Amino acid sequence: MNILLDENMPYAHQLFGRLGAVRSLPGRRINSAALGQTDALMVRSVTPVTASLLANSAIRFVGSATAGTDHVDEAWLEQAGIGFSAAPGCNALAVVEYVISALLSLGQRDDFLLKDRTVGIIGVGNVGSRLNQRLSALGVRTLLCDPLRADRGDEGDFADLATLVREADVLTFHTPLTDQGAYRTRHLVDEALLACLPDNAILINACRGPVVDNAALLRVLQTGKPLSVVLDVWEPEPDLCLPLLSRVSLATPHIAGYSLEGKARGTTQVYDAFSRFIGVNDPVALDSLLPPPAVASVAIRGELDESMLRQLVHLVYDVRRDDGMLRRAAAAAGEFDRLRRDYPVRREWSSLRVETDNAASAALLAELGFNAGLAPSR
Ligand SMILES: NC(=O)c1ccc[n+]([C@@H]2O[C@H](COP(=O)([O-])OP(=O)(O)OC[C@H]3O[C@@H](n4cnc5c(N)ncnc54)[C@H](O)[C@@H]3O)[C@@H](O)[C@H]2O)c1
Ligand SMILES: O=C(O)[C@H](O)[C@H](O)COP(=O)(O)O
Repeated sequence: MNILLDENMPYAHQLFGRLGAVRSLPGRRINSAALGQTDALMVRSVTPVTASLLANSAIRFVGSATAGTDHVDEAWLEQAGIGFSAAPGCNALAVVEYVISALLSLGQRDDFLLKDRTVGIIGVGNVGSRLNQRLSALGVRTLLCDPLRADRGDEGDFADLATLVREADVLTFHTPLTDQGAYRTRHLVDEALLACLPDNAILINACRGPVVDNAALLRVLQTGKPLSVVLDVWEPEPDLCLPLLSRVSLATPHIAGYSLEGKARGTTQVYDAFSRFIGVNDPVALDSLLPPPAVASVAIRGELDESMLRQLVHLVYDVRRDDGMLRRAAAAAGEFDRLRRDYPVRREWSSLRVETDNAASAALLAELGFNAGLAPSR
């Protein structure tokens, strides 16, 4: 069995090596000539998986260690009889932690408390629903927009996008990129929507670049409209529009989902799917792969306020580090992909043990996903 891997998949050599001969390549260099006699291909989001890549290949299975699948022609794979699995939800918590870090950073910069803001979440799937859960635990008012779920009759209070634009202080987008049908999301944020945003609104895009019309966003920011914009994803990638970069509040190179846990879960989810596909029963426990975190535990006292929460959140992950990294490197060719390839180890909140002497704080921290414990006060 010959297996070709995207090089940006932690633990993949170790795991897929149990099943066959493995080699890896940068995702953007995986093309039909590179496939040779490959039987199975494991990609990430930068490799378009289409008929032109696979039509004359021996590939029987494709895995994508990602939540998004807009780079994969799933209909073609199905009619070609090629197995496919993505990794739904693998990095949802990482994106949630990115968004909350961004909001706490902007709160510190602009002197507002997150709990006083209304956050509109567009796309209430794996990311959006977890974001809603954590923000609600923090006492933040949320408004939810997911017309597919609303039309399906899912439980929940769903509003339309126009209501969120009118009523929310923050709009954060967590939809797939789609081009067809009533729910299409390409340029969901267009010039007309941007014009309707109230002054001082916060706009976050951590899903796919083209969900926001980047040229329209630049034009609106150039008029001096007061908006705080957080962009993790760009239109197009890996090319960066430097004038846009200079006008956004936080800018990162498509790493919102790049916690070690998130990337490792992506690998293990496609490993488990491929194992099942070839009839091997060898499930992998994530915890058996992950190293201990650099910062393992911390003790706090008293009731948790927003400033203490910000310090805890940023002890684990601070989006401003990645913003600085991108701004320093952005002008040079190839840096967007290099920053992603060489991304430093980043852990999730669950990796931090927080001991507190306050029962309410312990309960809240546990609800937020920290490894919280109540310690007797001394
Ligand atoms: N920046 C990153 O690192 C990163 C990480 C993970 C996911 N993503 C992107 O974010 C997207 C969402 O991730 P997820 O794991 O929550 O996916 P998901 O499939 O679990 O959820 C997506 C939700 O969006 C909803 N939706 C679809 N069209 C919509 C529309 N027009 N308006 C409002 N809602 C709509 C769907 O009904 C679904 O509930 C992924 O498709 C991926 O492209 C980016
Ligand atoms: O869809 C996803 O899972 C994310 O966007 C993912 O983090 C993208 O990372 P990449 O596959 O480009 O390494």
